[in-house]
Amino acid sequence: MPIQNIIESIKSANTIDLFILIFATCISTYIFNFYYKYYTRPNPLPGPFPLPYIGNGHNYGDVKKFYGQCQQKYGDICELMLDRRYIILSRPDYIIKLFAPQQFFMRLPNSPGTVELGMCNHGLFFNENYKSWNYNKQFFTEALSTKFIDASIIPINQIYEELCGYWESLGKQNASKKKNNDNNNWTLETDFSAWFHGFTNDVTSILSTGKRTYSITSYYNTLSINKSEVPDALVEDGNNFVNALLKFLESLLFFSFYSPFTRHYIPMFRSKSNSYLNNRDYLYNKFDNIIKMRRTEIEEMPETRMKTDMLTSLMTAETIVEGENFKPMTDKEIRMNLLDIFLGGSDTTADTFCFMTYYLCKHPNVKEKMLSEIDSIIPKSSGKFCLSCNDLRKLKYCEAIIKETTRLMPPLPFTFRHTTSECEIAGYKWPAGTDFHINFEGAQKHPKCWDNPKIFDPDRFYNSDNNDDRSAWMPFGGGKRICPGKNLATTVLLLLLSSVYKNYNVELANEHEPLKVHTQLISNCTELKVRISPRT
Ligand code: HEM
Repeated sequence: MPIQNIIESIKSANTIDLFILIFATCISTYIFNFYYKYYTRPNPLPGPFPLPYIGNGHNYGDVKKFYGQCQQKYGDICELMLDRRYIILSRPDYIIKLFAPQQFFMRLPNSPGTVELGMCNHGLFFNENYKSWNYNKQFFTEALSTKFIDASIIPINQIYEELCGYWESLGKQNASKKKNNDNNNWTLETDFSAWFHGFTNDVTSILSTGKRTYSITSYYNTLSINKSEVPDALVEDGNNFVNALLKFLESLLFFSFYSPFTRHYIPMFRSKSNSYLNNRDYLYNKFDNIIKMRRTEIEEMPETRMKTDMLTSLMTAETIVEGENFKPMTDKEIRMNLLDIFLGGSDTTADTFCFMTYYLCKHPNVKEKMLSEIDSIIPKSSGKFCLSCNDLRKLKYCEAIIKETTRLMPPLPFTFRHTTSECEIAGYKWPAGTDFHINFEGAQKHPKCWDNPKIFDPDRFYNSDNNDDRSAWMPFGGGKRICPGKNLATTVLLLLLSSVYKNYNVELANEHEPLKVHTQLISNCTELKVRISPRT
């Protein structure tokens, strides 16, 4: 009898054999179970074949490229296995349903990793508790009001003025090296990616906390023979803070991807995990100190309440939440909202500016048209650093350039939605608990919605007489969870576009080099070498 034979051989096996047998049985049961679930899943869709334990983790790599390949190979709806099953949507009409204003609140259920980082159910981005999210959203909306954006133009202009000073200083150092006596006729070859990531760090920091990170100063100091007058200690402090933010962003991926067991018990992963946790503590501590100092300032000098940074607004806003009495925001909530602003607002804006620069240099006709708009609305005779929001709102062609750039190169290439009740999407019925990946780039280049979808053509957002379906433009997401920083980001980008191009000639240092982009959570322009000179 075969079963009797098996029992006999188990009885006579030694401990090691028994251990191997139990181990092999567990593995085979896991694999059997994995593929049983895979082959009996509801609405089976095409997608890369998953492996037990890692799913399609080995295929994932550069997210933007991966989505593009999936869409090309498997179509506008396909599936992917990571820690669980995800449905990838790349067609606007499938996605728009998930952006319905009253539905689909949840982005991603909390994971043990994001809980351990202290992100879950605080602030906005990782907040999946509707009541708590709604409370924060009201403060956030108040802090980012039109009045705030209008006032923020002054500090943004000031940082831009400082940036111009650094360029001029470096350009003149170059000119004197080349023994060029006409100091105003300088040219500078430099990396826009480094400058504008620094610029948006500084802008985000001053608008959110009222303090500088001195990122552009720090970059200037690495390039120049003469150092800036800002004390080294301040520059270093700002640098440490920005590096901690970058490391925190990296840790979000690490903590989402690896299981608690791997992070806590496998030595190599444990030391990395501990280093990320120390970094988290350093960063949270930094934010907490900034918040404490501001509270003291407000108590001791009530006129500080008039400050226009978001931190002060978050502290002093009087928000009534869904019929409840006013509850001021706790320091922890304020900290997580500030963190959201830094993580969501800085790199996305810098990368968009770099992508715009690349497209403008590649399309001189678009650049010409843009310059004639800028020169007609902001005459050359007007000062360099005095643009107002009223000026910026008139720049309709510049706005179309921003839209077209974020259509072709959305800086956040994807978002998620998690369903909490049964629904119908893309012609299939889905049970509650289904996870969708929304592939912005796929939707924004879909031939069903755009004529010549791969061509950079801002006129599609400027002229109304075309067949493009603008509802398929969604780089800021949609529905309840739409990006709350959309207007601020657009204002900063308009200011940069008009100020930089009004005052400088900008061309690519190497015309034949492709755009350098790496995508993990954000599509990051890793380097953009340009040549700039004053525009006469
Ligand atoms: C070009 C610049 C930006 C782009 C392309 C962008 C894009 C996005 C996208 C795609 C989402 C997800 C939306 C969804 O799931 O439907 C998002 C969410 C978010 N963004 Fe932005 N963003 C930008 C700038 C900013 C700025 C300047 C801030 C802050 C001042 C900001 C703060 C946030 C926050 C807090 C969320 C989470 C909202 C929530 O979960 O309710 N973003 N952004």
